[in-house]
Parts: sequence; C-alpha cells; structure tokens
Amino acid sequence: MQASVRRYQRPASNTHIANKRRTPWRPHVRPHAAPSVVVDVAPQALQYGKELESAKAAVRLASKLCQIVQRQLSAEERVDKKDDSPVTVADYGAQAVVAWALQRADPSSRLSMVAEEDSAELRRPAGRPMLERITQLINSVISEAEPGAQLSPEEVLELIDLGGSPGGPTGRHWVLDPIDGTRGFVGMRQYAVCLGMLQDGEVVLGVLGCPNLPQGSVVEEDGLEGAAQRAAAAAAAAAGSSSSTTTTSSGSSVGCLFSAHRNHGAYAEPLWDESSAPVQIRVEDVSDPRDARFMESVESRHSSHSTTAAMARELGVVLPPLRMDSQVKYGLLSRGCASIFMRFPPPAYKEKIWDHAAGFVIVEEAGGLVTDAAGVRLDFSRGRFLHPLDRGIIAAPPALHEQLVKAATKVVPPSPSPSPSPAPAGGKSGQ
Ligand SMILES: Nc1ncnc2c1ncn2[C@@H]1O[C@H](COP(=O)(O)O)[C@@H](OP(=O)(O)O)[C@H]1O
Ligand SMILES: [Mg+2]
Repeated sequence: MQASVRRYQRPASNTHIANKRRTPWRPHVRPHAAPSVVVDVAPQALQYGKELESAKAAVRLASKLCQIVQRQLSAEERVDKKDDSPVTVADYGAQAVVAWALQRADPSSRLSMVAEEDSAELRRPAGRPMLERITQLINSVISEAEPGAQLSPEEVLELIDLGGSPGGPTGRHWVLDPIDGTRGFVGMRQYAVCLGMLQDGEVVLGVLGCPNLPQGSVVEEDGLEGAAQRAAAAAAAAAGSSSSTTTTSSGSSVGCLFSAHRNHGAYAEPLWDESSAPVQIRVEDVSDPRDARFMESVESRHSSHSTTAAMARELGVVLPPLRMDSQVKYGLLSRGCASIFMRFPPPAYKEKIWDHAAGFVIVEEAGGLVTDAAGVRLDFSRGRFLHPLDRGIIAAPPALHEQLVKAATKVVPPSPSPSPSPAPAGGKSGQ
C-alpha cells in the first residue's frame, strides 16, 4: 500500500490542558480547539511510518464492518444482551479484515498476528451459516477498499487463523483485539478495534478505532457517559444510511481514531474522515487527586469497583468514576478527558496482550504511565499473556501515578502466584 503524505498537527503548547479546575467537574475534549502548529512527521519520515498507515487503514476497515453489524443489531431490534452471536460475527469479521488489510499492505512478509479469535467454531458444520454471513460482510467492506476484491469462506477461515501466533520477545508481531468491549458493543455503548505492533518485545505502534466515541465537544452536563450513550444511539439511528458519519445532538461528530508511534507522540483524528490531519494529544496535567476523574470498566466482573473505590478514597479522589467499556478508556486518558484508569480483575484472571497493547503505547506517547499496581511497566514480550499478570493495572500522568502506586501498597494485596502457564493459541480460554 502506498503511504500517503500527511501533515500532523501538534498543539503549540500544553497550556490548554493546564487550567486546573476544582468543581464542578466537566469532561472536556479540546484537542481540535487547541492552537496548533503543523509539523512534518510524514509517515515516510518515521521508522514504522508505512506500518502505521497500514494499521490505521486496517482499523478503519474493521471499524466499518463493526459499525454495519451494530447498526443492523439496532435496526432489526434483535439486540439480546445475553446472545452474543451477532457480536461474534463482527469479532470474526473484523479479525479477518485486519489480517487481509495488513497482508495486502505488505504481501512479501509473513504476517505474525496475536489475536483474540480463532476459526474452530466456524469450521464446524453448525458454524457454516455464520461463516457465510461473515464472508458476505467482509466482502462488502473490502470491495470498498479494493474494487472487485472477494474472499471465499475458506480464505476467511485462513485469515482468522493468522491470529494464532504465540508472539514473543523477538521479531515483529501484530497484536489485535478485533472488538474490545464486546458487552459494550451489544449494549450499544462503547467498543474499540485495537491494533498494536510489537517489535522485539516492545509495543512500537498502536491504533484504536472507536466508532461510537464523539470527537469533540462531548462537554455535557450529564458527563461523558451520557454523551457516549447518545453518540451510540445516534449511530444506531443512522441504520440504513450508507454514510458512516454521525453527529451527536450537540453537533459533535462521532468516531475517533487514536494512534501512536513510539517516540513520536500520540494523535487523535476523525475515524471516518481520512482527510483531517491528526492532532497530537497529551494526558491531563493533573497532580492533585482532588482534580482527578478516574475511569474503570462498566462491568464489575472485569474490574472490582470496590477496589477502585478504596484506591480513590486512599488517594483523596473526590469525583465519581467514569465507567466505560473497552480500550476507549486509554484513548480518553490520552486525550485528557480523565486522569486515571484503574483495572483490578479477579485474581484468577489472566490479562491478554491484545486487551492493552494499543492503549499502552498511546498513553505512554501521550505522556502517561501504564503499569501494574506495584508500578512495574507492562511487559508484552512473553507471549499471549500480559506480564505482570495479577496485581491490576493503573494508568495516569506521572505525578498521579506515583500517588496511585503508594495507595496500592495499602489497598491491593500482593500477588500469591507469579508464574502463569503459556496461553493457548487463539480462542477465549482463560477469560
Ligand atoms: N472475568 C474477567 N475479568 C477481567 N477481564 C475480563 C473478564 N472477562 C473478560 N474480560 C476482558 O475484559 C475486556 C473488556 O474490558 P472492559 O471491561 O474494560 O470493557 C474483554 O475484552 P473483549 O470484549 O475483547 O472480550 C475481556 O478481554
Ligand atoms: Mg478485549
């Protein structure tokens, strides 16, 4: 794929995020309003510039497929929150589309991808109707990128299984969560298509496609959660329309793409409008916990709400949490919409690298830190499981992060068992 010449916008200074506030708290998103200078970081000037452009194109295509499925869920009024089969269609479809796009961008390389799904269910006779539906969806999306492109069901199975790489500390591995926040996806809330790239054990690229996230003025009296719900509803209301573009009732466009290239900053741009220049984003310049808003999972089974509440009390955070599905939280942290992300899964749960890789590099490149509760930087180099595994995850600007690590020594018990068994290739086992 030909890398296009793009001009990226960088805020002239960070003063726009330095205005401390006490009360009332208002979520704010100002990257597009910030004074900016245009700097030349054209993809070809970056070490992994070509790969970054390929990753963004792949995430955009997969996001399109997810949006089509989510609109149909709504339009046909068959959203059953307990039935995740329509979601599975989008999970598989998005995984195959990303694999197709990455391969097409670099046909001479062997693609190594560590991804959430595998084709085992689809290869069973009972899975055939679903496979055909997925194939049809994929073909409708890829033919927009490459007129005439069509895949057979068997090719789709092979593309999905490209996600079975074990990863590891050497070489290049793409890391994909085709739909992160499946419950958010079904519940018409937030979800994200998350693609990272590991080079010799280090996450060097990250891209998050967030189809239901408003880009700009999500400053609403009832907070981001309300705005995000309305944005998702607006996206659903557009069912039947061939346009991807949706706006919230306050006029903000919906659909954000976050990206980061190691040592070159983190950026946000519209998901559906490729002509808009990416704008550099930074974490909030906050060190006083009384100014801090923290984010956590909507699902308390994914992350203990009582542990985060205890951490907030210990730290002196006074504002209520912002609950949101998926790695959208990492995007919002990087964009300065909230100051802290905390995640405390049940002790037996083993975190997977695809649930954090893209968000991790985006937050780091936006000036934040992402570690376990003991302050140890996350390690993506040991296969499909994330290390450290079992003391939760905290992410914040450095000054707040230091205070979080101190609070965790009092609130979060140390881990009893540090050594995991190797993760299986593919599938959702261990969740
Ligand atoms: N019991 C559990 N404990 C912790 N995390 C879990 C979990 N079950 C699923 N998850 C993970 O939590 C992710 C969603 O995170 P969040 O709560 O921030 O939206 C899921 O991603 P998927 O939706 O890709 O499966 C899944 O990987
Ligand atoms: Mg996930």
